[in-house]
Amino acid sequence: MGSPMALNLIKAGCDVIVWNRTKSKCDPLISLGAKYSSSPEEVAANCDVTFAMLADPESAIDVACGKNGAVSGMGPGKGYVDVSTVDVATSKLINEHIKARGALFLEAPVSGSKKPAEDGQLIFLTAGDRSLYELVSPLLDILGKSRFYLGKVGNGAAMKLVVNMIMGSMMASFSEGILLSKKVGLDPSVLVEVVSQGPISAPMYSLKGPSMVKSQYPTAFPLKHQQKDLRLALGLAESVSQSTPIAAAANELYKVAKSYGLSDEDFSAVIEALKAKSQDTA
Ligand SMILES: NC(=O)C1=CN([C@@H]2O[C@H](COP(=O)(O)OP(=O)(O)OC[C@H]3O[C@@H](n4cnc5c(N)ncnc54)[C@H](OP(=O)(O)O)[C@@H]3O)[C@@H](O)[C@H]2O)C=CC1
Ligand SMILES: O=CCCC(=O)O
Repeated sequence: MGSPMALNLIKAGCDVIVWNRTKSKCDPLISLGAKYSSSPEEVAANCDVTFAMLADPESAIDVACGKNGAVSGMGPGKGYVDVSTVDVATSKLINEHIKARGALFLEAPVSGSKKPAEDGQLIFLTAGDRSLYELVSPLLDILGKSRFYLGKVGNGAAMKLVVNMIMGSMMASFSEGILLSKKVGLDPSVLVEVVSQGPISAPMYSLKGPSMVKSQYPTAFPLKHQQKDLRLALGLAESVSQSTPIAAAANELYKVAKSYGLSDEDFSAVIEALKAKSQDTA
């Protein structure tokens, strides 16, 4: 997600400096005009605004607050925009570290996957310093099609987790439907078509359904990240004593899929966990 977003900033004429743990992934961006810095600290020291796109809470905290992390390069007049999907506590922690340096913080997780990232069609769910939100809005408009400002730090993370909790459950349910239709002698491709024309139609079903029927899962949103988001959403629900039994059941299914080695496949590969379960009980 970070690469296509950086690429769109380069294409728009922004002066972009990049860092990634695996440096080779920066090479295509460098060849297109990005400069490279050897640590997150150096990026932050050399930039007015630093964007971070990391896998999970642990890596987001490490890259921001760890040794040679971005926080060490921050100071008054600078801003840190974390677009990773993390939990509320992680976002608040990073905010505190950034604030302690006299800089501004905005959480801005995104809805939309690889293709929307490439096409500059992401949806930003932002919260934190309003002045930083206003400052980076022209950049968010290069990267996305819409942006929401949701108030205090944590609200962006929470909104993103609620959205992805719904998405993970929807995909699990869709998977059950595809397999049930096939088992009772229906053509699952026709099911996908029927769903696409009715009240439960969703772009996700139309996009992923045809390849799921063919047992193909080209990765847009890695399954391991969907399971991470369900895990974090369940934590969010527990923090306010909200019952989420459907999401809890879906989370178990994604955990099974991970145990089958499907972590780096698209999250639609969760259907494979159900196939395996049917064989277990046959
Ligand atoms: N893919 C999607 O459709 C979407 C993803 N998201 C969210 O965006 C984030 C990134 O997703 P995506 O790009 O798909 O994920 P990837 O797994 O492709 O990329 C993860 C990035 O995090 C880095 N990283 C992981 N662990 C560490 C660590 N310990 N220290 C430093 N860097 C680390 C990786 O570096 P390296 O290259 O060295 O491994 C890589 O740059 C996630 O939070 C995800 O939930 C949000 C919306 C859509
Ligand atoms: O977090 C990933 C979301 C993927 C999507 O919105 O299609």
